[in-house]
Amino acid sequence: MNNDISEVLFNEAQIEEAANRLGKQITKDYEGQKPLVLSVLKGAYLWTADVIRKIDLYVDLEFIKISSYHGGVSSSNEIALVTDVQSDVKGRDILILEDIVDTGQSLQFLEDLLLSRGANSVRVATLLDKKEGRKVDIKADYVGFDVRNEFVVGYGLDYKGLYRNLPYVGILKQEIYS
Ligand SMILES: O=P(O)(O)OC[C@H]1O[C@H](OP(=O)(O)OP(=O)(O)O)[C@H](O)[C@@H]1O
Ligand SMILES: Nc1nc2[nH]cnc2c(=O)[nH]1
Repeated sequence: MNNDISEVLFNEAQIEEAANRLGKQITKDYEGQKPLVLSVLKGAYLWTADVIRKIDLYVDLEFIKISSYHGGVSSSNEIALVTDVQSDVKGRDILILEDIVDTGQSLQFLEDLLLSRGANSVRVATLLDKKEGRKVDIKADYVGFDVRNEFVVGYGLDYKGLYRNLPYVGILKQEIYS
């Protein structure tokens, strides 16, 4: 599996440093609050495990699963809710954990959903921010790394369901796609 990678963009040590950095900042910013950490499956499972242990606060943890459908002639994706949260988000301060913000459509969908349900605040902490990929005007509050406009895999991020278990983020060799 490691053989399929042409370039490592962020290694384990760099990702650990990012989890530490964001965890500290989140701990400061949410002082005195009890945020609801919302992990977006599947991609954010490793990032969630690493970041949440760097947050020195009482937090609730919830998971949500959404899917994006890349349909027809339109270049935009339709997002659907696959597995919902188990608790009421009304009045809660929600910290979404994402592995990547790319077009921003997943994040927009989640923010709209949570605010429509009465969340008090919604912020996002993402490992990767692919700003050049944006199709909607939305910004991440906490960013591990900016990433260039290429398809990345590893550390939760998949290609055809594989590579999520790589401990780093990298680029696949061109031949894998052919
Ligand atoms: O900004 P966007 O263009 O919307 O892309 C970001 C989303 O894409 C990935 O999820 P994906 O839909 O691949 O599902 P997965 O997490 O189950 O792999 C990632 O985990 C984000 O949730
Ligand atoms: N694996 C993977 N999933 C994504 N979802 C949105 N952008 C990406 C990406 O670059 N890689």
